[in-house]
Amino acid sequence: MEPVINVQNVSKQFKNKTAVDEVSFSIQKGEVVAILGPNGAGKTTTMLMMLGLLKPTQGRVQLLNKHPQETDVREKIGVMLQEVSVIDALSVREVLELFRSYYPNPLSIQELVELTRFTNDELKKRANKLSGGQQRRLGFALAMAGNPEVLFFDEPTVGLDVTSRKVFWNTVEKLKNQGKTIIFTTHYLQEADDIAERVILFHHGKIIGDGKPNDIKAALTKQSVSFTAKETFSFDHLHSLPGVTDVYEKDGRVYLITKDIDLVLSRLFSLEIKLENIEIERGRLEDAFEQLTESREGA
Ligand SMILES: Nc1ncnc2c1ncn2[C@@H]1O[C@H](COP(=O)(O)OP(=O)(O)OP(=O)(O)O)[C@@H](O)[C@H]1O
Repeated sequence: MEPVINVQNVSKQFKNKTAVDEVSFSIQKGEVVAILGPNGAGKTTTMLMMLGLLKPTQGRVQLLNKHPQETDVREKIGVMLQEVSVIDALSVREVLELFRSYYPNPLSIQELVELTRFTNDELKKRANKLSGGQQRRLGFALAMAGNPEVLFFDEPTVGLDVTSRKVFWNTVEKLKNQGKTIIFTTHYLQEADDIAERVILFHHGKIIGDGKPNDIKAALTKQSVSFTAKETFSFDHLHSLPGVTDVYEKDGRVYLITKDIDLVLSRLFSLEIKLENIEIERGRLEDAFEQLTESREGA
């Protein structure tokens, strides 16, 4: 099966800044993918290149097997970027009508209103008089106007309150069940975890993880088994245990760092060491993610 999106060895250089650094991935039809990463990781730049709105300095992007800017590709995609700029003098209804007219098989106004829950009063409002939350909903309606196969949302819930976020993601869930391909950027770990079946993790313009949310979480978090031992023993034994990535001693406890607690425990017990006060610590995902963010800021 042909992928819906194919990003091959793509980089983007802004003057001296490498915003995106040799990334490659492909996305299949029906996938819901979160592009996750701290601020400045290169998420938006990557999305703009997927859409053909920014030209890669290097590499190639294909959307629906073609150049992203081809008309028949554009007719099949819906885009919600961080800033919506629409014609301010028009009412919400008029903007919706205008956008619908750009597409061969648009959704009806009725369908768009159902998706976005615009009231009659809101439909009459001029676009420049909308609140932040209403503007987001308008942005979403415009992304949906052409009944797209592939949806791109750049940080779709920034500035939304908790209830509006829930409503938005419930709607996305329905679109997912209709088989739409959905790609969204976020720096909310929880959103990526809740909504996406695949997470592509960006850091410093590179992809540092690509997989199911649980696998990404496991890769981000450090887990440890620690214990005290009465007898002296060789650390070499512990270093060579399968699954152990680091061994150290702190305050009289021996710590084994691993990504596979079960494996390490079973091997530990088979060693001839008398272990006491065994403790297992599973790193907190939020902490690990925060560390990523901090290391970015400190860079
Ligand atoms: N037009 C531009 N000119 C110069 N530098 C840019 C430009 N666009 C982005 N950058 C830089 O490229 C890097 C990646 O930016 P990008 O907006 O893609 O990150 P991001 O992961 O989407 O972050 P955010 O969540 O803050 O939008 C940042 O360091 C940013 O300052």
